[in-house]
Amino acid sequence: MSSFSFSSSSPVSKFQWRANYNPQPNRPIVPFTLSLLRGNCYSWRLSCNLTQQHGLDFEESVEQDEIPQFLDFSAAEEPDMEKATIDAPCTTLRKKKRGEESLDDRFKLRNGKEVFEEKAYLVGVERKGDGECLFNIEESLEELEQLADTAGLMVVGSTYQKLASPNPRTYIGSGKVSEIKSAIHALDVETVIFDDELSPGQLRNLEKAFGGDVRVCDRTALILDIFNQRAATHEAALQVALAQMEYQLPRLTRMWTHLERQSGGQVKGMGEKQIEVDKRILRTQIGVLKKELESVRKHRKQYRSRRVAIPVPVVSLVGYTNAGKSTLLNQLTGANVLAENRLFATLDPTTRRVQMHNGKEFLLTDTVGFIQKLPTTLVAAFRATLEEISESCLLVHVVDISHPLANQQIEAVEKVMSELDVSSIPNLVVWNKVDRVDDPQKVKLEAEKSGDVICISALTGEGLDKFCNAVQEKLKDSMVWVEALLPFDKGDLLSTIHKVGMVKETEYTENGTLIRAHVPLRFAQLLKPMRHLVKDTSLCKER
Ligand SMILES: Nc1nc2c(ncn2[C@@H]2O[C@H](COP(=O)(O)OP(=O)(O)OP(=O)(O)O)[C@@H](O)[C@H]2O)c(=O)[nH]1
Ligand SMILES: [Mg+2]
Repeated sequence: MSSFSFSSSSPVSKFQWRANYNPQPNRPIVPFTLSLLRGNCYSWRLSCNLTQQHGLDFEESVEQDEIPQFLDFSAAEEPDMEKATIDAPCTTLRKKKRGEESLDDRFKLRNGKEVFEEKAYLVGVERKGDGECLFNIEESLEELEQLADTAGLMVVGSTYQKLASPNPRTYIGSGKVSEIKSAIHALDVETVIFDDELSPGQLRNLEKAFGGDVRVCDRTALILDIFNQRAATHEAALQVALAQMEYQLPRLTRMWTHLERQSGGQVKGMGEKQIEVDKRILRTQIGVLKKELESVRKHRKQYRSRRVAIPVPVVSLVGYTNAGKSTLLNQLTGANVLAENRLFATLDPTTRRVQMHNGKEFLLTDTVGFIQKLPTTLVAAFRATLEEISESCLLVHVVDISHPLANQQIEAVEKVMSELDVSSIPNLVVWNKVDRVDDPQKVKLEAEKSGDVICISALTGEGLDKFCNAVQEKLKDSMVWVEALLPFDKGDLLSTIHKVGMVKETEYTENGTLIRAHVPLRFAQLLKPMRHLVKDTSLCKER
């Protein structure tokens, strides 16, 4: 093994590294790993570990600001170094290909809409001694990048800072603010996104510090933006609009500052007054939205109570975003719910009937995914949609077991579930995407050991029969034991019991069919008159 390092002034990020080994005459091509990248926007240091084989000699010395001849950064499409891993301990920047980008190229089609791909720069803070965080700062920033990508932004770089406590004025320290300002100029950044929720004051101060037309936003605003783009139903659109307005209200700042500029600063305070007017307008709009939302919810409740009249147990899929909930629903029911490798593909709940091979059935509901640092405003906004969850007989927690942060994601989901007060509903854990893990056998063994876990692949269909049986077993736990005498003209009820309940015994008597079964609670209530018949005819048996 031999290693070397060099420095350069070209901005470059770990995501954009595509290094090419430029073969020299009489030298075989040897794969090598880029192992370390340190630096800020103007200079960086790269170390490479080279497997020294075939008598290779890598003693080229590299001058400052010079890209070594055997590393060709312009050849970004070359796949040689696709898997190169580089740690970026502090700042990462993307290398742009000069003269290649036109404004037209930056209009991208997202969810059927054409959006301008703004250039974004990500900023995070790692709190020293903060044991509460499930994800470390790099993992959290990586997820933020995925969110930015889902929202249609182009991430050109990121940075983070370790702090004992955030700066009350600017969240980050003044040195970091200057560093980001330089990056903004160097990379034509249009939006700076912070990984944590910023206070209205911090937002204002940061926008002032960065100057120009740079937009500063935080994780919450970004998620709201995604939800806004994705809301497909009227209710979801209203919920998101309401959440966005409530988020904006204390943050109204820059919209009217142009009034002060236009009047040459002579009518100072004009912008301030306008902000007050604006806030009043926003408050009125919030009121209108709330009323509209209330009426939509009333309708949905009526619809749901109609569904409640059908005594089929409801099972809800919950889990981290991108875990595979919609894929599972599609696979089991043939539904055509959008399932894609993006965060928050699903916003609106979809319910479909699952028919098992043994004739049993249950309703399966797909819901909005959860995420770490899920803003409380959003949890509240989606509480109504999440009512579907709270009224289920069983919650199926879908986990992407192939994800490197599966354990942290499980914890984040459990945290949100306890916030939603649904921890008391029986639940079943499924480890999805077993087809993607390195050692499926080991994972399956682990699942078996932990008892209540089912391994599946929603994509290939592996383990789905086992999953349905486990659902059935779990549903049985939430059912009640009944003995009822069904008159012969109630044949339809009898077949429903067979579909939704677990029948233990049927006995044909001269007065009707005596049935002993576990049935959903709601159904047991429906059977009440027929349960009395059993007592009357003294056919009651010990369970
Ligand atoms: N390899 C593999 N990929 C899967 C599996 N299940 C889902 N996926 C993929 O994972 C991605 C996300 O799947 P979705 O079903 O949209 O995930 P979701 O949980 O509904 O995500 P949100 O709606 O964003 O919360 C898609 O690209 C799926 O094709 C699986 O079992 N194996
Ligand atoms: Mg989904």
